[in-house]
Amino acid sequence: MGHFDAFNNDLTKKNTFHNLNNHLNSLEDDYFYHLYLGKNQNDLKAMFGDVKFVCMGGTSKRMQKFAHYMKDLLGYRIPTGLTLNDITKITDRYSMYKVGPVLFANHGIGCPSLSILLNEIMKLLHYAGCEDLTFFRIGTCGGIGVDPGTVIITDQAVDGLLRPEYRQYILGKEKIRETQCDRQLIKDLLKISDEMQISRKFSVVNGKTLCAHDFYEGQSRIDGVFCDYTKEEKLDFLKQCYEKGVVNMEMESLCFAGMLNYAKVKFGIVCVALLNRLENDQITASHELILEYQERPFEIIGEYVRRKIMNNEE
Ligand SMILES: O=P(O)(O)O[C@@H]1C[C@H](O)[C@@H](CO)O1
Ligand SMILES: O=c1cc[nH]c(=O)[nH]1
Repeated sequence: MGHFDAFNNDLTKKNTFHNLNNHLNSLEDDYFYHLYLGKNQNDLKAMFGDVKFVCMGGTSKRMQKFAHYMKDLLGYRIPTGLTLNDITKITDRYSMYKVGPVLFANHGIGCPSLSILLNEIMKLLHYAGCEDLTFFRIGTCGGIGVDPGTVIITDQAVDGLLRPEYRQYILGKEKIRETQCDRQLIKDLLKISDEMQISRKFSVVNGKTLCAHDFYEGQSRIDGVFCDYTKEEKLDFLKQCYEKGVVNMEMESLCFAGMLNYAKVKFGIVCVALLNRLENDQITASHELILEYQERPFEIIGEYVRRKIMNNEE
């Protein structure tokens, strides 16, 4: 009997996540410290049992904005005077919103912060008995060879050595998890962009995403506190990346792809470029323009989610 089967006594039940931790079965309680929610403290099935889509991105304001966008797109009403509830407002680590079957949460910056959120949300959704989940990361990034404002759908996340591998060090050993994104989902998102004639407003491209563990040296910037390479060496590396199909850099795609692939869950990563790294290191676009850029992925992912929900209701 495999690891996964051993966890589930009811083998007829569809499983949410593969490779789930066997030990969860024998925990009397499971408290998600960073969310202030828990298996025995909350009725997770009532709160989250209908979730089908999980949307994540760095900042809480972006996720709140996307939740409102989806509420309007799906035609859901909330009573006058009330606003969407931040389910995890008691903690200031993460914010979480829910609109029908769509859950929104901000993951902060970098793989460690994202990994904590994914651990706790995935366990929560498992206890809630959710099925057929799709996860999205809706982020910002530095584009490579693309105009600022371009929306980039990740094909595959790569590390700083351009390897499509998410590395975890567990009990003194290296574990590698693969980082290819769902090919059908990428096709679906590109098709939706075409059908919506998004290119009249902004470009949408797909390619590899370099996931760095910092914003400065890790992303070949020359404006960090340290830099022992020349501007020419920086450009040389960025051009090499571009030639190998890397079109953007950010800081979470490896963990997002690595963990969700391991759990065999469908996921997509869609980020907007705030600048073209072949031209600049500093982000100088106005605050208003950055806010407008950040909402561009909403249109594509929003429409994907809307169609899935509508098809299911028919
Ligand atoms: O989703 P966000 O906009 O946080 O993604 C990128 C990668 C880092 O988290 C952050 C760096 O500015 O932006
Ligand atoms: O250049 C950028 C812009 C946003 N986020 C990043 O990680 N890098």
